[in-house]
Amino acid sequence: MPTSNELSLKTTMPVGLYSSKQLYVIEQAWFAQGNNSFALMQQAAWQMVKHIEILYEEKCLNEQLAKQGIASRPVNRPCRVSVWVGKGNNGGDGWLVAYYLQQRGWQVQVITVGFEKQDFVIKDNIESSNEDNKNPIADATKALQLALSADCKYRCFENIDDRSMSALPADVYIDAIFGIGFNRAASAIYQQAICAFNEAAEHVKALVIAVDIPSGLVASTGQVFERVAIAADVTLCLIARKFGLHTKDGLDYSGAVIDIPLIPHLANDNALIPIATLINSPNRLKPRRQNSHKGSYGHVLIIGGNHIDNSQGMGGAAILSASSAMATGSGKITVACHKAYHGALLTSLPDAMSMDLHDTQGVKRLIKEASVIAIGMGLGRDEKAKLLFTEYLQAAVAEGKPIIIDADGLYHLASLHRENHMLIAELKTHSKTYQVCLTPHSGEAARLLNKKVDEIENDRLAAITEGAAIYGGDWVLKGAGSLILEQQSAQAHVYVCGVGNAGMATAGMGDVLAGVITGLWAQDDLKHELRSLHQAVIIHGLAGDVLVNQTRNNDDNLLLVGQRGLQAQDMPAAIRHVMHLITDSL
Ligand SMILES: NC(=O)C1=CN([C@@H]2O[C@H](COP(=O)(O)OP(=O)(O)OC[C@H]3O[C@@H](n4cnc5c(N)ncnc54)[C@H](OP(=O)(O)O)[C@@H]3O)[C@@H](O)[C@H]2O)[C@@H](O)CC1
Ligand SMILES: [K+]
Repeated sequence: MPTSNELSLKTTMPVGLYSSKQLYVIEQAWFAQGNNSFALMQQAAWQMVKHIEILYEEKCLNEQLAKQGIASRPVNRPCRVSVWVGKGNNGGDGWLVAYYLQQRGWQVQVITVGFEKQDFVIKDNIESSNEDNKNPIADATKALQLALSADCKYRCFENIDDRSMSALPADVYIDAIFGIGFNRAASAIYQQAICAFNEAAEHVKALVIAVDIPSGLVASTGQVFERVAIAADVTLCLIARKFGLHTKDGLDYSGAVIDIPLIPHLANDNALIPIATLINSPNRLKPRRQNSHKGSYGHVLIIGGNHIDNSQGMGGAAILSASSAMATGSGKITVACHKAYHGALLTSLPDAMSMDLHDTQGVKRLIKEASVIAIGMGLGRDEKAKLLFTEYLQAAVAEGKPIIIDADGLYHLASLHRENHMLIAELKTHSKTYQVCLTPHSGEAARLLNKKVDEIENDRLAAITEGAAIYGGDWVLKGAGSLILEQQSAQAHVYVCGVGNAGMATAGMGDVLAGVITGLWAQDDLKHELRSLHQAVIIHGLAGDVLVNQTRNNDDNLLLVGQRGLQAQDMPAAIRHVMHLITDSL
């Protein structure tokens, strides 16, 4: 039985995410079994039509409710739809959606992009348009023919003089310009079409539904070129969930995603193992044993918070990590930071012990004692800091400790890699036996991989995979739809974090995440899965969501904050709250 606590956190099943290449493999495997490709397109379109009708009705009911305080079925409103189609099979889906909606009484207007006059010549025999099996868009051509034969009204985008919104009034806008075949920056006319679509739909406050994936978004990477992509309210995702819907730009353009699986997957085919798994829910925790003490929950050592001579101070980074580690429930904590911050540390976290960062003997003694070591938050980037990093990392490796490397630690690690320092190989070997985690954002990942930030951002999955191959260990590549790579029984598995919000894009949030990871890892009363890296990232994301969403009870008298103004220092209280929500009651 779920407890009342369980009920207040929405739980969802993990979802496998696929690349375009895999999608084509799935489709082809289906056709190779003798299944008809046009029939699949018809199924896709018909199921989408059912969703479109329900989504439109829901939208109308919600509007009624907001205006009149009451909503009643059936909704008596005109159903006008503007379907924008490209030349590929995504456009084919669009033609069929238009065809079926028209059959169901909708007022339909198709806007074509990239078509030529001869494409609209009606053929006597629709089947003949599918004669050439090698034509990859034979189904799209057939769909177009079907729609034309049913007298679906269409206009060519290229011929519309007044592309302003009033020229295209509709209640629902359907985007079927590009699907999973979109793989490079759109040419000018397509860019204009996508922008006109967005403007028009926004102007008339239409419901925007993307077929399979918003046009302009790359299915395998989540990349959008020059911010030109359809901004969908809902994406009707065909066959299998695309990786790009959930990371990088995908989150800004996809809206709500509804799956239309259509065909069974052949699970035993290696090509069809998802490239990543979307996760939204943490694993639940058991209550602590009564017969336990602080030593039962680990000793965290945070090494960071330096004060560079005559320069910036970064004590806050280590303090934020420490507070967050403590908030996850670790037993005790020591912060090795610059002496200048000991007072501040004890004021904000009296539970912590402090150690002078520059007392190398003292810190090394602590490394021996601690159960987990996190290093790098606010450590500084000068030569002295680099020496400290190298010495402490070496000690942690020699002592066989779980290690989290963050922020300035990653900066030094990249330098050591460039120098071919033997510590890199030692760390990699160490990571095969002990937990090691690197937590870069794309700037830090770029330095670690000696690449440009754009190269990292344009293919985040490739970047995290390459990083783990070079340095070893588990990785978090932070950013919208953070990626988590875990080495599981000699195989890497990638997760995409489906929680968290843009309010978390502020200074100190990374220090908080490093603290959550460290704090969880220290608690070895928890089974591996319950203190895994992906569990830590989910807890961190949920804590951010708790602060900006109204997930607390009204009588909770804690102040909610919005995305603008959310601060890292708000997080430890929210982390404690999430830990409480995910722990079963006694
Ligand atoms: N097969 C089936 O039965 C089923 C298919 N399904 C549907 O098919 C969709 C995939 O169809 P698809 O492979 O035809 O790709 P799609 O994205 O429609 O268009 C590719 C076209 O765009 C062009 N193009 C690409 N990038 C461009 C750019 N930047 N700027 C300009 N042009 C660009 C590209 O040109 P090319 O790269 O060849 O030069 C090509 O002409 C899938 O998402 C799903 O909706 C479902 O109905 C299930 C059944
Ligand atoms: K689309």
